[in-house]
Amino acid sequence: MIELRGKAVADAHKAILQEKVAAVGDSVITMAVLLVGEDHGAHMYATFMEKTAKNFGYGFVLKQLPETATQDEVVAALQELNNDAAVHGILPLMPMPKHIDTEALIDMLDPKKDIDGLTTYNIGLVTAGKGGFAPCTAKACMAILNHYDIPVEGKHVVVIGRSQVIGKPVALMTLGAHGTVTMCHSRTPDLAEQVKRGDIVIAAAGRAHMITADMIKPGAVVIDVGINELEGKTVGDVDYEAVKDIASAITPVPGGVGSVTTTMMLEAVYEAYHA
Ligand SMILES: Nc1nc(=O)c2c([nH]1)NC[C@@H]1CN(c3ccc(C(=O)N[C@@H](CCC(=O)O)C(=O)O)cc3)C=[N+]21
Repeated sequence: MIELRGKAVADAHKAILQEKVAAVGDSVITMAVLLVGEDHGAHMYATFMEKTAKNFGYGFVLKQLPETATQDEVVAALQELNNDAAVHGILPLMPMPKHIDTEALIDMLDPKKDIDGLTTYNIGLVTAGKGGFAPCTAKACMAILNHYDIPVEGKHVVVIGRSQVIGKPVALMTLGAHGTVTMCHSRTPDLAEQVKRGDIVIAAAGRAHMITADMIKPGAVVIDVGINELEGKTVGDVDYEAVKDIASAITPVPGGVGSVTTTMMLEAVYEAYHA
């Protein structure tokens, strides 16, 4: 079993980007994170993104609002970032509190600053294969497969989860890489059977340890996108300890997809700066 560690992937990408960024100067290229409420994954991401961005020589702005923030307050915070010429990229972290209409909010995000590919405009470009910003977590999955020379062409890819930030885009990207793709979700009746057909399994449903060893075809490659809290620990959607003996390769959590996602974000911010 090969452990698909994210750090090697992140380091390879950072080495290439670092030179370009050095030519621009310290703390010029700037990203902002919009963090509303208490979600565990969102807070974790905000913390690591801040550290990663600052270490890399980027400017970083954290706009944090409490769980009780109103729609108007969140919209105002976003508008401020849209209008700030010193901010090149904006990352609104999901999920936001239930009373926030995130669809309406995202429609107000400047597509040129939409580094995580959330706007309808960028979704359209990505879906049509015409460039645009794609969600960084989906890009991270592809970067891991590329880095470890795992071909997608001719493979059966099973994606669990259909979210806009990961399930849908990673399905499109693996399809674009000539995979044969099955998308599963909470209403898939025969989940275990479907997952068992996967040469490559991408778990992005957001439920701790929902992918168990009996669902995995021996020798499959398993990409675990989940970031869940279980008994005070961060765990993935895959029961790593059981699945690792069956899979040919698997990403750990933490230390897998998440650590590459932040690097994909650095690349997107650089693109936004240059646009
Ligand atoms: N619009 C949007 N896009 C996202 O991609 C998105 C989001 N909202 N909301 C929250 C979740 C969560 N998420 C993480 C990304 C990286 C780490 C990360 O860097 N983790 C490291 C550090 C872990 C550790 O050392 O504890 C790792 O996995 O190795 C964590 C969590 C992105 N998400």
